[in-house]
Amino acid sequence: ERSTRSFNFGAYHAIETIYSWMDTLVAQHPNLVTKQEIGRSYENRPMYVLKFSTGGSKRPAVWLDTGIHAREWVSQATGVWTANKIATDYGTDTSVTSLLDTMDIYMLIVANPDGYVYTHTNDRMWRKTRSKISGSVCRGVDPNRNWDAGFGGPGASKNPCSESYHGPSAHSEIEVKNVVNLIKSHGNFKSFISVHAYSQLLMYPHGYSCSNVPDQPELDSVGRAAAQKLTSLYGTSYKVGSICNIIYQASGGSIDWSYDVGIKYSFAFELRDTGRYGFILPANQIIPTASETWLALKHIMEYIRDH
Ligand SMILES: O=C(NO)N[C@@H](Cc1ccccc1)C(=O)O
Ligand SMILES: [Zn+2]
Repeated sequence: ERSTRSFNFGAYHAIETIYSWMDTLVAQHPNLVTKQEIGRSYENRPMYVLKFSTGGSKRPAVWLDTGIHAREWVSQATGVWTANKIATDYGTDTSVTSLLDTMDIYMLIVANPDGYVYTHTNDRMWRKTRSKISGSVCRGVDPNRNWDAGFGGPGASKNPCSESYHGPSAHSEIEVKNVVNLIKSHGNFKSFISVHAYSQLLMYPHGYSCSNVPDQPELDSVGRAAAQKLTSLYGTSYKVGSICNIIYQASGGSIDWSYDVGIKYSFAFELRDTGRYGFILPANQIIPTASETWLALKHIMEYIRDH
């Protein structure tokens, strides 16, 4: 069976390659990693979550999703690298070991499978899901406008042909519904982190309103400290702030929903770069991007462990 050691983490891969790599990771770390199908996509592709756990039941958990927007390829690639990093560092890195002795980590690496396949086969710049919309020739809903958080408000489009179309109703997209169901049935998530590209930002709620959330001071200070750890590796500069204040108003976003259902440590990353390559980030930047991002993710998880 293909060892994970021969896997090229510095390349962008097709969904089939990522999915078979998941099986080798599980096979290599049977006491740490399990693969769960949380449901299927619109086009009936499995949605796999990798669960990292050393025992217990319903331990405090961290959620990490990558690839909700299909074209943001460095996001899914960072998810693959990060999953491997966690698995290989457990038992050797004292901090990772202590994290996993107290909490579980759930990773959804290909959060938008149909869209991801479409960016390989038809349109590299596809962002949305691939659902058919009744009454329109256009396809797909922006999965980051479809959550039940300020749904349909300013910062999303009601035009099915728009890149930020919110969909016919909140959680209309099965890819969103599958995650909502898992989070609600688990009930003990402390953190919800969604990884996008590009712009080099570390953001917290809300997107649907520019008013400060109650936990804004704490989220801002954790965010700034995490971004500093990221910058310390290669000097990559990040801005920190709420979605609405740092980029634009955006309604129906995933981390607004997670925050509003009580998951305080909700963050969104916008990975490299700042526009030179944009969504078409050269593959030679995957490992540096994932490596620097890991320092921020680790900081957030360590903060949660200690508070
Ligand atoms: O798509 C991107 N970047 O990838 N921009 C995100 C910004 C964002 C992030 C999180 C929540 C709301 C909005 C978007 O969905 O518009
Ligand atoms: Zn995005």
